[in-house]
Parts: sequence; structure tokens; C-alpha cells
Amino acid sequence: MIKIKFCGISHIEDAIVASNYADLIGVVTDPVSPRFVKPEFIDIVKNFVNKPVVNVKVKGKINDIVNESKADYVQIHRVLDMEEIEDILSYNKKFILYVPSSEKYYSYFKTIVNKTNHLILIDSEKKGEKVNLEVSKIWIKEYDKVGIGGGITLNNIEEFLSLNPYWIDISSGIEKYKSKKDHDKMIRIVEKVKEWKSIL
Ligand SMILES: O=C(O)c1ccccc1N[C@@H]1O[C@H](COP(=O)(O)O)[C@@H](O)[C@H]1O
Repeated sequence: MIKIKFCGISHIEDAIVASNYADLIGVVTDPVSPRFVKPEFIDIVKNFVNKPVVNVKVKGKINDIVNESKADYVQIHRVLDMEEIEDILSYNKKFILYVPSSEKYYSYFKTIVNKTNHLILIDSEKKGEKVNLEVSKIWIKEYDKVGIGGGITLNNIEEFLSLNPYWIDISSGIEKYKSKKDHDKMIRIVEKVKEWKSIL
């Protein structure tokens, strides 16, 4: 089955529900996000869940992000420079590396694929915009660890599943309101992913 990351978790009860259904639990610890929580929240969440927890960050030094919590994964949600990509290779840590879904980032995508063995997240170039599905479709075929996020909802999830990504990443599409998750939406999303598997 296509794996699922539920992201933007900022309440313990949401983390517990997410851990019953998702493969990865994302926590955004960057103040740029309305879903921001302090990195310490990750260490608390880890006492309540049995799924890997991802620390999602936009800004900051890689070394600081790696060391600020006990997260199982670090997701750097920005385009890295070559020095930073080399730096990542020196850590015994799992990363999720963001690549914007635009043709102009193809060589960046290839650099990450060729140099690292980490999960890749294709997401829209700008937060809130829809991800480029044509570009994503091609890249998903080129590397087996590619996930896709960016505006996935109960109404459009089939468009994303049809690209056959390794994993999908959903935040705003499973919310009641900004930063609070809707447990019913989470469950219905998982049902859709399971149904999709049975169609294939
Ligand atoms: O979720 C956020 O607030 C956020 C802020 C800054 C960088 C990344 C963020 N979230 C990541 O984006 C994907 C897709 O989100 P959405 O489903 O389109 O709302 C999310 O899963 C996080 O990985």
C-alpha cells in the first residue's frame, strides 16, 4: 500500500490517532508555519506513538535541526545548496528532502537522487499552490523513494494516488481548522488509500 505521512500534528490526541493510521507523523517546528510547535513537543509525542516522527523545518542549520529533538526523520523543507547536500551525507540520520515540482528543479532532483539515499518529497513551489502533477509523474517513475504532497484532500486524492508514489504527505487536507486535525478526515483518507490498493 502507498505509505502515508500525516503532517502538521500539534496536539497529542491528533498524534495518537495519526499513529493508528499513518506510517509517518510530521511535526512542524518552524515558526513560519501556523502549525508550529517547539521541538520539545516531538520528544513528548514519541512517548505516545509507535510510528516514526518527522521534524519538519524550513529554516536553520542542518546540525541544529538534527540535534534539537529525538525525531526519527528530519524534513528540510527548502532547496539546499551543494554544501548542505554534502553535509547531510555526514549524518547517521534519516532525511526527507523537499524538491519543488517544477521542471527547473530537475537537475536538483537528480543531484539528490544520485548523491543520497533519502526520501524525497515533491511539493508545490509555493505553499498553498497545487503541485505540478505532470512533473511529479515523471520523477516518481525515476526514483522509488519519491513521495508527493501539496494540497491533497479527500476530493482530489485519486489524482495523486494514480501517479503511484511511494508515499503521500497530507496536512491541511485533514484539518478541522489550521493546526487541529479532523480525525474523521484522517480515517477517510486512509480508507481511500486502502481502496485504491484493492483496485490495482
Ligand atoms: O504544514 C505546514 O504548515 C508547513 C509549513 C512550512 C513548510 C512545510 C509545511 N508542511 C509540509 O507541506 C506538506 C504538504 O502540506 P499540505 O497538505 O499541502 O497542507 C506537509 O505535509 C508538510 O510536509
